[in-house]
Amino acid sequence: MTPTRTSALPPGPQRSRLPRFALGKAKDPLEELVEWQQQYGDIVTFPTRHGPAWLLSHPDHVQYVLADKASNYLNMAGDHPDPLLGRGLFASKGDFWLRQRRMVQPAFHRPRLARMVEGMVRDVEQLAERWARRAATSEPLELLEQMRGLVITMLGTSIFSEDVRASRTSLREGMDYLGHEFHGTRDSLMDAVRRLFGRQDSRMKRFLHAIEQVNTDMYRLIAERRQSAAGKDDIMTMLLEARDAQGVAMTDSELRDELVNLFIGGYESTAVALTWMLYEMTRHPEVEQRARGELATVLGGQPLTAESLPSLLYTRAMVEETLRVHPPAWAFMRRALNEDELGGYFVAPETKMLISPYILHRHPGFWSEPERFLPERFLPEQKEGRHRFAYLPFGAGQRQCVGNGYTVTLLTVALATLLQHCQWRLVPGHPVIAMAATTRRPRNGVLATLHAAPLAA
Ligand code: HEM
Repeated sequence: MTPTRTSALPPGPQRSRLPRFALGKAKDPLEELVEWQQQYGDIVTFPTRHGPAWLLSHPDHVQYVLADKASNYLNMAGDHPDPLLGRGLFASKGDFWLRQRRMVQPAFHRPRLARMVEGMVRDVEQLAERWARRAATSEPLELLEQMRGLVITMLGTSIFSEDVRASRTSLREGMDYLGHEFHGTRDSLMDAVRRLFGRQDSRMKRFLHAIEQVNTDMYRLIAERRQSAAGKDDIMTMLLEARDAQGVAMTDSELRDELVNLFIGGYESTAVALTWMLYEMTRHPEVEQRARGELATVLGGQPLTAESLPSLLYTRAMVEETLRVHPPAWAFMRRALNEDELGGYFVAPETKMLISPYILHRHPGFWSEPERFLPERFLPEQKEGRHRFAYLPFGAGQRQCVGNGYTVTLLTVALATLLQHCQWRLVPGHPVIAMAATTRRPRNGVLATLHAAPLAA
């Protein structure tokens, strides 16, 4: 497109609460974004601390920025190493990013995911056993905390073949702080880290301490594995064996960075997705019944395997619908490198583009009854013909989530296995209120009671 300077800025509000997102202070400000989209249309300008930004809500515009003209719309990775993310995938760019991406990506290829299923099932079964014991007491538990525990265990199994939750206390404590207590949006996380760096307050000290905790165990895990990789078939082995185009392997610090990026990218967002999924399941008995029916037919009471997984179409649809209604990564940013034109408006260099899966997933032009929770819309026949950029829980284009397929596998395994072993019900009177910080999650968690669950016939 040839830029035209004649068009005015897109319409939008004079004030916004958006900068406060970065500090996690806003309650559920995403409703404000929905209102903007309804009031001003598919491109909305809004003020931020760093100048005007645009909220893009039309899948065509999102496709343009993330894919068709991606070379002009960069993610927010900076020029200096980030104290938390180092030069890992989130924080790097250009040739170095491409080198790293090519080395990390094969660890998540489909045949490798299939080999991870058994370990995933085992981890969820262990939780289900603990839950079964708890069911007898009828004492409520908090699901988000439970899911955080489950996800760190599952990530540990897939990456290191080890339950790091139990064996590496320092890594777990550091990740707990960095994953969910330290607030920022996915892209302003890096900004927040930089702003914090250099300040001498207790928040900064706690932050640096958490990084140290994570580093200690990460470097220990790398050293142990370099000494003996005997028989391990996990992501760590893949990363150690990966070579770039020149045949060069990753250094310890590059490995540390990628491992931290995988944990930061995967820990909180996956735990949040699982929590919303369990929450929605309790609110829709008809969905639960249908999922249980599918599990009984496909698995017949046997544990899930890599072979049976593809047949769980409805369970997977339930996962995808949860990620539509509750995308944990509720927004990510791009910035324009050179001037351009988008939707008939002139794009000045440095304009920020906010892409919000939360908004896209509710666009009335692309989703019927967007507020209803309907897993059926993700059954194969109903998916056909949908705009590819109307559904983006994992982003799209070059920088799409590297853990995309892994996460959908993990969520499907977790849901199916938990359903096979138990039932959970919300504690009446405990309000479930969403807040948007690093992820969009239930502010005070979700309280539930557990019950032993016979599978539906
Ligand atoms: C429900 C869970 C998850 C969600 C919603 C999610 C979402 C996203 C999104 C939207 C992006 C792209 C951001 C952008 O374009 O600016 C991304 C990137 C990334 N994700 Fe995930 N993710 C999830 C799970 C995971 C897991 C389990 C891992 C690792 C095991 C992971 C690792 C990463 C990494 C390393 C990147 C950066 C990729 C790059 O820039 O090359 N994510 N994720």
